[in-house]
Amino acid sequence: MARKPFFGGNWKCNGTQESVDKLVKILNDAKDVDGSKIDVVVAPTLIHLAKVHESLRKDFHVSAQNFVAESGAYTGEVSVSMLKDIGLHYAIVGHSERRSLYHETDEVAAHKVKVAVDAGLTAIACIGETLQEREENKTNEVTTRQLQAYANVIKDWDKVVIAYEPVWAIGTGKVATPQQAQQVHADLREWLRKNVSEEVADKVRILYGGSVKGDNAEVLIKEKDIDGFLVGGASLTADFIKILKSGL
Ligand SMILES: O=C(CO)COP(=O)(O)O
Repeated sequence: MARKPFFGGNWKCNGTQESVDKLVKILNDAKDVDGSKIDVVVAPTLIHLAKVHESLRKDFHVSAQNFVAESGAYTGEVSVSMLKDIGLHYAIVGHSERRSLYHETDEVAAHKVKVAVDAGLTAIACIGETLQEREENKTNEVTTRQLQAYANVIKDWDKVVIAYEPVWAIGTGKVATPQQAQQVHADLREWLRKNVSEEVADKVRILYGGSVKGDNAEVLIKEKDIDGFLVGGASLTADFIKILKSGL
């Protein structure tokens, strides 16, 4: 089954009004990238979300980086209904930085996926092992445990994209080799085949994330089970356009 390539740009906690305007212009000017052929979704900070949503070309989309389940007495947070209210369709969930810095467990991440999907958003659900876990040969154990937590609550897999982001490759310049990434993606798809369904295993997009750049995107995306990328640092620059072109 042909899966539509998916490219996420996770801007993390970066940007000024000026740099964000420049970045949107770079995306809007990339006329040779056709958003009907690939899914392009960028995730600005909370403070830039509405502005980017308004100014970004309409064949590209905007995602939140985080949210809480309901509006109310949650100082400093934004709720899923607020994301819906401004017209967003995507949210990143379970990123390793949220897990390590804000102590989000598998269960917290899974609950957020459920909240996002129930609200009609598409969740970009992240998983990935640390360097120590990889060195202890626990990659499969850890990633399938994280995937199981999501699978426990997901009813509509059309509203989920999985992002495999090995923690040791995030922001380190140490990209997984195409073989390393493909192996994990194939194992995840096999897990979905056995534990969810053939159909879901065939259709769910599994993205790779971790030091993806214009120079390595083309070889990575040739791998059979790599359906796109979740990009951090390079999504803040024009290099992101080169990454997008690897999917065309
Ligand atoms: O964490 C990432 C995307 O969510 C990847 O970040 P880098 O592309 O900067 O390694």
